Amino acid sequence: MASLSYDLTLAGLSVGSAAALTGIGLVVTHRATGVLNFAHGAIAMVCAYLLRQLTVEWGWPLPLAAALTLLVVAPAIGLVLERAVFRPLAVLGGDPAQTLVASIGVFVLLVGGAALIWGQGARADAPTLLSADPWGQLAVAVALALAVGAVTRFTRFGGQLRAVVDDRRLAVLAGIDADRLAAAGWAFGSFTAGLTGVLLAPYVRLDPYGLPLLVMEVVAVAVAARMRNLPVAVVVALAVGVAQSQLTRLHPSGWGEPLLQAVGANLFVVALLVAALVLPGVGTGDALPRTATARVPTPAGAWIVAVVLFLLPLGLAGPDLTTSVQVPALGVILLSLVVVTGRGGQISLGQAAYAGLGALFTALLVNGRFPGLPELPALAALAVAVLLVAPLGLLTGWPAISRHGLALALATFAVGVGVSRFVFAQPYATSGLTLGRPAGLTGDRAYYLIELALLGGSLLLVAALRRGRTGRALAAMRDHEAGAAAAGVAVRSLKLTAFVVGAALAALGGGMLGMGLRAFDPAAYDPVRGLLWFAAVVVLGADSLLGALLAAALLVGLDAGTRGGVAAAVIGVLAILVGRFPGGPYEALRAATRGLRRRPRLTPLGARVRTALASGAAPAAASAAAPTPTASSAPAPAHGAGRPEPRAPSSAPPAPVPLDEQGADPAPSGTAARGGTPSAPARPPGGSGARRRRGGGEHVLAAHHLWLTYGHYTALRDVSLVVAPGRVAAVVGPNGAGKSSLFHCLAGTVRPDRGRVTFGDRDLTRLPAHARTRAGVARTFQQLAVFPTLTVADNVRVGAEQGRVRDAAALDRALRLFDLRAVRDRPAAGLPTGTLRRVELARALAGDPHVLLLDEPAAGLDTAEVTALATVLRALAADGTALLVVEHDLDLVAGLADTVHVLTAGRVTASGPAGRVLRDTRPGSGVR
Ligand SMILES: Nc1ncnc2c1ncn2[C@@H]1O[C@H](COP(=O)(O)OP(=O)(O)OP(=O)(O)O)[C@@H](O)[C@H]1O
Repeated sequence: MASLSYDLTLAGLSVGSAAALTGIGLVVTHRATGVLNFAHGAIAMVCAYLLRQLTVEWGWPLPLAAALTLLVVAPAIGLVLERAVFRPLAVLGGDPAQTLVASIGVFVLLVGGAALIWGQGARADAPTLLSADPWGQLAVAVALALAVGAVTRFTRFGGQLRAVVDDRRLAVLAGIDADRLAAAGWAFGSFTAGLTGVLLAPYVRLDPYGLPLLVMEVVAVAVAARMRNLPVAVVVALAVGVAQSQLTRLHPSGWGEPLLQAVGANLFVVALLVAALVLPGVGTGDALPRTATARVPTPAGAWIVAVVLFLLPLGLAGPDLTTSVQVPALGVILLSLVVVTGRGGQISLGQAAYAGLGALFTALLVNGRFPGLPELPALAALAVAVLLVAPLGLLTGWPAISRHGLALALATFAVGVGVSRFVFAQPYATSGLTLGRPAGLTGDRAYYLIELALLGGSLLLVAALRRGRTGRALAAMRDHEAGAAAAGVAVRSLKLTAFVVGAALAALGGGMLGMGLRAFDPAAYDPVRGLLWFAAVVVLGADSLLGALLAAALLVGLDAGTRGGVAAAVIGVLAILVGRFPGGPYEALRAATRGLRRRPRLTPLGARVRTALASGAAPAAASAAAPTPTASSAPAPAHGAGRPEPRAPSSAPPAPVPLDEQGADPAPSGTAARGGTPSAPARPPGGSGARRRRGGGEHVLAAHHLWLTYGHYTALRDVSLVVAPGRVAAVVGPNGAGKSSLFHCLAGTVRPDRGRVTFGDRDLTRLPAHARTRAGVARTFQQLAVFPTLTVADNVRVGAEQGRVRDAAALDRALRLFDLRAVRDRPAAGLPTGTLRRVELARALAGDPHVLLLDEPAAGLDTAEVTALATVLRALAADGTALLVVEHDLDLVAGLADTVHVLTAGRVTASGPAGRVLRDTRPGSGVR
């Protein structure tokens, strides 16, 4: 027994050493470049194939072949990847999502290339570089870890590496050549990948799909090491390797045996699931590269062409028709990615799992083997399978609530691999399963017609989803999650909905694919396919129905018409290239045609609102009546991305008013009280002239004794304040005083440690941000939080649809009030900052809030715009809205606020009428 245990330990150490090598490579590459290299396993596979080619096919001596493979080719692959793929992306800004898609592209390209060159079958004759006895491999892994540790700690190179890891920008400013370090990191990472591949190949199946996946399963080791700590990576790798090996000694009886066998054979997958789903996420960043979700201009007639192309196979026969049967099924699967990834902005590398489950459940139901359910006819089985798989979408939907970018990619990949290994690869679940087509429709042509109907239905469903309220909310969430929540979108449940709908569609497509193949084939739903599908949808326009159809046709057509692997190689190249065009290929196309369209000329908001108020007319009416351009208008603004609008001369600055006059005014706010044109009555934003909402106590927002700490630092100490209807309260204070922290507590993005936030007699303290918006407390952001891919009108519409009340007229009212009608159909991306601030305000107001929280609303605005903003805010307050402004611009505060609260080091040190507080506070207060 002891000797068995010893032998198993040795075997475990052998596996663990290979895993440790992978962990070392992934950690080093990540530390040097910030990239989690999804292609690591594919590089391992290519090197293993190359060594086999040199020795087995061409008869080279093993040492020479190994030296060439490991010391020349493997590092060269890394250098080429760094130079050709990842450095250009870093130059363009190093968007983590972009590099993720590119590394998946490299993975898919290498897998496809290997399948093309060496075929798709497994090879069992890979040469053995080191004997099965683990000591050699263990020595190599430990020596490499020690060497890397020594280099990092004791050499100048290592010091530079640490500097780059700490802060790449500062390191570059200090003269460090970050590119050289990145190149070294890539070369070393590829070398370890190659080493892993050639060491593993003789003991596992060497095939283009299997080996890369096997290597990537051990990514858990690097995640457990937080992508930094080499000793942890090595120890975890060895421990999991040995534990996996020892598990084979246990033989429980009954149902536990197959389960234990599955766990024993896949302990690294279990570790991956734990690392990706339980440990805090590594790396965040954007949901998806902007290029992936750029609005795709659909060429006229494209749909007609698509319909004709999809009808063409009806005229085919034989193998061509049999192959074509796969296209609609794959199209439905890819539509699931349009919902989850393209529209919802959630990276999902695990859709293959849902497709496979759809096929598996359909097969089990058709064969009467699904526990507790009767045998069903094919189409009924498919429908029930879709219903059963849909809730399983929560497997990836739940992690998505708190994960973004790389962390979400890993979590969804882990679920995909887990389902593949623990369900699809288990004989007890899948052995002997056939999957017939619906009775009477077994011929390819008849079945293809059924598929077309299902595809058509799915297209209509997704189109309706995208066009409607949910589709806009999904796009808003994709573009700016916090902004969406502030507009009232219930982000958590929306993410779950997206994954559930995605799982249902994938299951439908998977079931259709299974019926098309007339069997449940686990290989058709391999996790590598999940990566390929994801890359295909992203490169062909993630948020495009036609893109999904095109991707399906391309994937099936290329692989059928040519040698297997071409489709993967083509998609891989496209995925690598997709990040190379700033703004994406579609954006480039739009930019090229932009000059052809007439630019609407904008009239500064200030001029219109001032005219409106001076004449006593509602701004809306004035806006409609004002000639364009007005006498005071600036020339048509330049439309550079995010640039402030050119400064326009302020035609009628409000007369300065003595501060003590303001402070002495206890009355509800109104223009006259604060130095606006005394004769100008403020009008409600809706332009109705009669919609006054003078507040009652039920609309008072109050903070009661708020305390907030970050670790050991106390940011808020016993802060209380009241924001009353019809009044403007301002919070001022020096940098770091706690203004933003207070704002976050009121808006619901941070929960205070102690104290309460109430709205009337309702306690909001535990309410999330979107629920506060729906309760009537809306906010804007210091950093713009608009939705760039949506039009201006849709940005505002999201607020109108999700806010406190749903009012069909609110959209037009808000657009009119903020003078946005001329740009209503323009995408927000590329509009000037001043316009976007108005868009954000319009969005907040479209939900008809009682309270408006404004975080530095004047940031990025020119003088005229600030004046105009103040005028609008006064009008809102006069209409009964309660306003709270956190603002650095004390002139704006002086001209706007009724009450000022001064925060100093987390405490309210002064509070009262604006005039008095500002007069007492200003000189040498440090507030500015
Ligand atoms: N997430 C956080 N973790 C740790 N400390 C934080 C965090 N957020 C803020 N702080 C600290 O809390 C204090 C208050 O920060 P806060 O951003 O609320 O101040 P502020 O008045 O808004 O400053 P500014 O005017 O510069 O925006 C600061 O010392 C800040 O460094």
